[in-house]
Amino acid sequence: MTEESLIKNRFKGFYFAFKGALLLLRTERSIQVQFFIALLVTGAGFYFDISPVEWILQTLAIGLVMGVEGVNTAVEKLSDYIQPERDPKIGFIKDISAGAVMFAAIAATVVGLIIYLPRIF
Ligand SMILES: Nc1ncnc2c1ncn2[C@@H]1O[C@H](COP(=O)(O)OP(=O)(O)OP(=O)(O)O)[C@@H](O)[C@H]1O
Repeated sequence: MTEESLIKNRFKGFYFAFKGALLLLRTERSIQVQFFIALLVTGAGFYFDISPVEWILQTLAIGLVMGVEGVNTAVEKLSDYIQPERDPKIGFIKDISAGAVMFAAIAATVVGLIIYLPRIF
């Protein structure tokens, strides 16, 4: 593969990823809710003038939750595609995929509480 087509493939990959992120934001309720919360906490970050380290942790928490939620959505779509009927194995796969989102959400909630609780109370 030439260097030029390698670079072209990189750009193509980035384009597909960007398209996928927009698709998630446009079509998935859970991602829309998380994006709204991300906007709210970003506003809170400016309002409470949080530190650079707190911005880093908050940004990582937002990326973690939305990223894992996006992968969970893909698992749900793939599950429904390969098995449209009720199937306990599919139920298990969907449940553990949702469980992964919960780990990320709990971590993000803890980060949020540590940053904002002392500023509010
Ligand atoms: N095909 C299936 N077979 C068995 N259990 C399922 C199946 N689809 C969903 N479930 C169960 O329902 C839970 C929620 O799944 P999911 O978020 O895909 O919603 P849904 O039940 O398919 O309904 P909807 O897509 O309308 O929200 C899963 O975690 C799983 O426990």
